Amino acid sequence: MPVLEVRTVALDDAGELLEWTSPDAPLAFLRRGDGIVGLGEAVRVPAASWTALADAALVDDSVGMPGSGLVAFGSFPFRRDRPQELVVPAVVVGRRDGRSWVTTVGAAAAERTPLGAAPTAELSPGAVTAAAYRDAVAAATRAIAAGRASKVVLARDLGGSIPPDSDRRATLARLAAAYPDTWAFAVDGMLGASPETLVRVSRGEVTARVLAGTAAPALDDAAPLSSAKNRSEHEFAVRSVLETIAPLAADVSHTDPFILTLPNLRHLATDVRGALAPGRSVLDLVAALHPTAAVGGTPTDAALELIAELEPLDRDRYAGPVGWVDAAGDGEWAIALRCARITPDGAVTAWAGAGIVADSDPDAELAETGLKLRPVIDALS
Ligand SMILES: C=C(O[C@@H]1C=C(C(=O)O)C=C[C@H]1O)C(=O)O
Repeated sequence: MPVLEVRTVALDDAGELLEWTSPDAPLAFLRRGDGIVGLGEAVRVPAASWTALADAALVDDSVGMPGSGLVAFGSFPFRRDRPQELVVPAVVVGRRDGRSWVTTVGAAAAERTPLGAAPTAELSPGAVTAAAYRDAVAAATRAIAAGRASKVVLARDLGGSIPPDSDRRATLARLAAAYPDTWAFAVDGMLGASPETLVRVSRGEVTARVLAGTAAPALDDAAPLSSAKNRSEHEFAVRSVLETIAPLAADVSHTDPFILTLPNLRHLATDVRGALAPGRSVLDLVAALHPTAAVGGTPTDAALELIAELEPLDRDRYAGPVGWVDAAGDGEWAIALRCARITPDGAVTAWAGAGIVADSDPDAELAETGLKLRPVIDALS
């Protein structure tokens, strides 16, 4: 395990944080323009080695904010049998509550470059066409009727390409501007604007936001969201989160479901909070919670089996956890949704899924995934 020498100092206002990360391989986790961005790579480790790396590090942090000191970013695969890696950037620049800072590892130096032009791409159906998606939804409702699961989340994909030297930060900036109430993230080529917090830990306080149940935007009509289908979908998701965090947190409480309105659609949402159990970290919660019913289904194992059967695509890191962790085990993690993977050669893959229950309608679910693909399509047009 390398011994990292990490130093955080205060910075006058950092300005546009994305200028402090790189155009071709941005690292960012932002909300309303605040958060952290990273430049370069000091070290990359398996997630399981994080505590050992953090315990060995020499950290001089005169700022003491969430996201200052030693941090690592991660974008984990949807599939739990694939490796989970954390990247410690050589430089991190952050801002929160009006305070900015810069963290350097070893002799690295911060560098700022203005954002370039946003690339455009025409996206077209990938491994799962519209017709194939409808068929898969119908097959899922039959499997549910046969008692194999209560809910399964099925996704489809779009593909395209951008010039390899495009400024990916500009794409992320467009996503963040259009969806200000989301987590704007970029890690290892995955970038998006996720409305869904998987879990956050800040000085021992755990918070999570469960989303499930979706309707198109409407001026003032809450009716579709309170349908029996949406409510049961939402209940599955909330119950699975509460059961999962029970062994890892005390004093767990939750709000009543409320409506979260985004520019492209509305979701039923429930906020959960609790106190982290001693000796645990945000990574323990991430490991326990993923995949939630919101992206897998219920019961989890049966739903994952159905996904493997009915969804002929590789989710890669779509619907996986994305976020950051610090040396104390605090951190912020979202679910990688409303996102795309952009590879170094400019290949773009975007995914979106929907929760299928007994009475799901294939056309409606196809339309719902269309709404969920909108953020990425618009950011690239
Ligand atoms: C699976 C996605 O979204 C998830 C599924 C939802 C649903 O089925 O209603 C709602 C929000 C997310 O939890 C996606 O955006 O791809």
